[in-house]
Amino acid sequence: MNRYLVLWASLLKLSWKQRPGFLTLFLFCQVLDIAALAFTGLALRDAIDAAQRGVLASSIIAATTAAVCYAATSVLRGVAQTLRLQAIERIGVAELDTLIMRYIVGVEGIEHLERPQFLDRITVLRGAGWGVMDSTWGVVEAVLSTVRLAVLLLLLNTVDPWLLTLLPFAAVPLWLDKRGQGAVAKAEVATAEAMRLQKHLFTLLTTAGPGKELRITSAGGELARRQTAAWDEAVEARFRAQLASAGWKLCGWVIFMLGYAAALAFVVRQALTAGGSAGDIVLTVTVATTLRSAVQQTVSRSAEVASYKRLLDPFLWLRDYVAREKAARPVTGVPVPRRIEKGIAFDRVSYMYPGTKHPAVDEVTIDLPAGSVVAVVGEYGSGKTTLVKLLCKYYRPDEGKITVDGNDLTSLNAADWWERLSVAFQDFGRYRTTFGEAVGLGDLPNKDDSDRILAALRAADAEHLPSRLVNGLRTQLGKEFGGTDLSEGQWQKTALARASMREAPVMVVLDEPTASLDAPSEQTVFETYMRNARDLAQKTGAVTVVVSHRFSTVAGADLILVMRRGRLVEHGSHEELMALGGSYAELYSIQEKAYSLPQS
Ligand SMILES: Nc1ncnc2c1ncn2[C@@H]1O[C@H](COP(=O)(O)OP(=O)(O)OP(=O)(O)O)[C@@H](O)[C@H]1O
Repeated sequence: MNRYLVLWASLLKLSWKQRPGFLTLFLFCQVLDIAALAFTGLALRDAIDAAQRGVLASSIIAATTAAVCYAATSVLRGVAQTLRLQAIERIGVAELDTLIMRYIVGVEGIEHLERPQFLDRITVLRGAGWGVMDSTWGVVEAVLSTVRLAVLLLLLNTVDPWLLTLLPFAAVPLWLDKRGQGAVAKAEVATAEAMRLQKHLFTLLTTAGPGKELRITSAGGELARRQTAAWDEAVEARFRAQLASAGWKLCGWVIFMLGYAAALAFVVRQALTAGGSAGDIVLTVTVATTLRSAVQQTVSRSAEVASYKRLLDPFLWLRDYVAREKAARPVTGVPVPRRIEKGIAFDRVSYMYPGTKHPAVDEVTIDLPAGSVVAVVGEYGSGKTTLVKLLCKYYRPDEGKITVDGNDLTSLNAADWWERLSVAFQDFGRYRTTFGEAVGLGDLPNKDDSDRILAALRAADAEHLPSRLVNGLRTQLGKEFGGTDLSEGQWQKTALARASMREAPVMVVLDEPTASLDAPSEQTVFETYMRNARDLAQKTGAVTVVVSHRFSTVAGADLILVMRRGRLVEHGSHEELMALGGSYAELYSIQEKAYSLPQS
């Protein structure tokens, strides 16, 4: 509970900082509303009693006060609601959603984007800023509703103290509702994976790319069946929890209504037999009627706040996770070199993905000399991508270390290191920006420099691409935004060009950079990158790492690493490996026969 209170206090402080006027006016309206509510009941009693005594002037003044106060309550509530919604909209969406996104992208590692149990929480948190901020203002409203309730009970106390026994009856629905909401929140977390699966399958079934394949394989029906099953599983579990929650709610209300009815009967009897006035009856009926909506508001607001646990828990988890990650990876003062003098070295490096049984990279020891072009080859799942992800500092080795000119990579500032890299991964981003930006984003400070963009496009053998697009570099990409869609190869070239934007990286990573390209394009791209690599070697001593399945691509590399089941089984130049006659030579010969590669 404490951590929720601390969170709400900090978010209230943020609200105060961002919109002090909104918060002040909101509180002012709410307090005035409570006062107006009390005065309405009291003034009504006075009006009736004065009329009964025959004091017309007092009766009219009291009746007018009651009418004004009553009208004021509805105006004040309307203003308070508008202020609340505006503040939540502006602070929740503008500040908190941005903060959540910063948390997600600011972590050095990428495990939180890959592990299912983390993904469940990240999924819940997408666009959750509104809800998190609403919970904070909801707490304020719940407190004010409780004060309103207390004021109403005090008014009843002026009629008869026995009426205060209504309070425990009002508390029962609160408690039972909380119980029900807890069950709903639990069911949502438990079914998040099924929900994610059904969304994923739905996207697969309704997008053009996989759709083409599904027509041929006829797997659409099976996937649709799985999607329905996942949907049914999630909805069924959530429905059951909601049903249970509604049951608890109903029990709570029945108990309250019994107390309410008994209290009303008691007051009417007192008023008729124990010398009570007609004003007392009117006050009691008025307050008791309002009491019902006040209890309902307190219960529903508190329940709403309790239901936000489903957002607050992942939010607090993410915040703690980011803090833990930052503490575990302190920003140290070791500067990232602008030029690599000796090279990058792996020293008995091992890494195992959490939840798996075998290391993806197993005791790899190798020197990647400064200025060299290094190719990583091997069968599917042999650890090539993991090796380059370790180089990119997305993961930390479980054992061993990677050094850059003798400095442990873990001690280098991650943001500085990333600023000196150029990378193109096989699962590259397809940015729905303008075409120029989709390339320019590879070097943020120069994202609008068209000369640089055109040079990057040349490096990716894509200089003709802008002329084929309706608006050249200014062409909007993505059909869903009224723009143009690119072919798979064009998207890949765009990603390659993006990776060529930086002019002085110290490491270039190309993970399967040409998988979607035709053979001549692949050849041209690779030749260009080899030339670039030589230029960069002169300029920054950059190490260029190319991951590829195609041996024709890598034969010209200075150093070839052959991976198998996470282990580095062979390394050397093409000639050395061919002379060795090991698995590289065997695989090369197979591809040579298949594609008629040039003789070594
Ligand atoms: N995020 C992940 N979580 C768990 N295991 C993973 C993850 N990514 C990869 N692996 C596993 O680690 C091993 C190495 O995967 P990696 O992607 O590095 O291989 P690869 O040689 O690049 O494969 P490919 O040629 O298919 O791209 C594989 O067994 C794979 O299943």
